[in-house]
Amino acid sequence: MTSYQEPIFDVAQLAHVEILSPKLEQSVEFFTRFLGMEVTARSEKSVYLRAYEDFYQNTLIITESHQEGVGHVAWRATSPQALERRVTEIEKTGLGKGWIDGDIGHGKAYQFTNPDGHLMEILWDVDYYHVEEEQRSKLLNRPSKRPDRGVPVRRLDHINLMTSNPGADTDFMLDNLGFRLREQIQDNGHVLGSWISVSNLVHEIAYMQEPNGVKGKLHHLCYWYGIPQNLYDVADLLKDHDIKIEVPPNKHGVSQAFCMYVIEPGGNRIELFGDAGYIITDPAWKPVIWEMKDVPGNGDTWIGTEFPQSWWTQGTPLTAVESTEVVKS
Ligand SMILES: O=C/C=C/C=C(\O)C(=O)O
Ligand SMILES: [Fe+2]
Repeated sequence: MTSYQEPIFDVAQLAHVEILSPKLEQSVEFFTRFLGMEVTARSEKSVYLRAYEDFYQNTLIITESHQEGVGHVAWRATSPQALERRVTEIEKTGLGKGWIDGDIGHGKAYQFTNPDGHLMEILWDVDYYHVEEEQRSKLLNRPSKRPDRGVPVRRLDHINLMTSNPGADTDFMLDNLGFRLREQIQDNGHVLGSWISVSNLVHEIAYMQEPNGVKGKLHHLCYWYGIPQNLYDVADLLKDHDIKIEVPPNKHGVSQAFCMYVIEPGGNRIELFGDAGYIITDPAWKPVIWEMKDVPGNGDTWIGTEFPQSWWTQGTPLTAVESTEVVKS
C-alpha cells in the first residue's frame, strides 16, 4: 500500500484572524462588553484581543480601515520543521509573499495568499497569554478567570471566507497545507461551499461562493461557547443593545453545529457556536457532498428559522448584489 496518499499533519490550528473595521472602538466594545473578550495590546491602528480560554496572547486583531472585511488569517504549524516544509510547498505555487518578522503575539511568519487573494500567514513562534495573579483561575486548565461581563466566548473557532472560486481555494488549502475536505455544497459539479479542517473539527476554515465573483471577502468569523444555552443568553443581551441578529440560535445541517449570526458594529458577520457539531476521527473520512437544491432547510438550517438571502449573498466589504441565483437555486 505504498501508493496510499498519507495526510499532511503540518498545520495545527487557526492561530488568529485580523478583521477590518471603519468603527474600530465600537467593534472593540462589541467584543469586550458583550462577548467578554480582553484587550491584550494596542498599536497605532490595531487592537489585539483574546477570549478567556484562548491560550495565546491574542486570537483577534481589529484594525481600523475605511471599509469592513478581513485583514489576514494566521495558521500555526505543528513544528518549526513543519513550517519550513509548508513554506517550501507554498513557494512552488507562486502565491508566496515572503517572511515578516512577526507582530504583537507572534514571531516570524511566512505570508501568502490563497488563489482568491485573501492574505494568510503561517508561523510557529507564538506568545502565550501571561495571566496576572488576580486573573488566575482555580480551574487549572483555564488560562484566566471567566470574565464578569457580557456572555463571554471561550475560544476562537473558525473563519468562513467568501470567494469568487471556492473550488480553487479549497484545492489550494488541501494540496499545500494538508487540509482535509469534510463537507461540500455543489451545484451541478460547481463548488459553492467547502468546509475543511486539519483537526477533528469539521472546519477551521470554510469557503463560500461570492454571488457576483467579487474576490477576497469575509463571510464570517466564529467564536465558540460550547454551551447551547449561552446562545440564548447572548441573543437576549445583543437584542436589548440593538446589535443586529441575522440568524437566531439555530442548528446547522452542515457541521451540525449549534450557531447564530450577528453583525458587529463595524459591519462584519460574527458567528457564535453553542456547540461545534460532530467530531471526525476517521483518517479516511469521505467528504459529505450536498447538492445545492437539497441545502435550503436542511444544510444551512437543520432546526431553526430559514436563512435570509443576505446570509447567502452578503459578505464584507459590502458590495452590490445583482444576481443571487448563482448561490441559491
Ligand atoms: O449551508 C451552510 C452551512 C454552513 C455552516 C457553517 O457556516 C458552519 O458550520 O459554521
Ligand atoms: Fe461558520
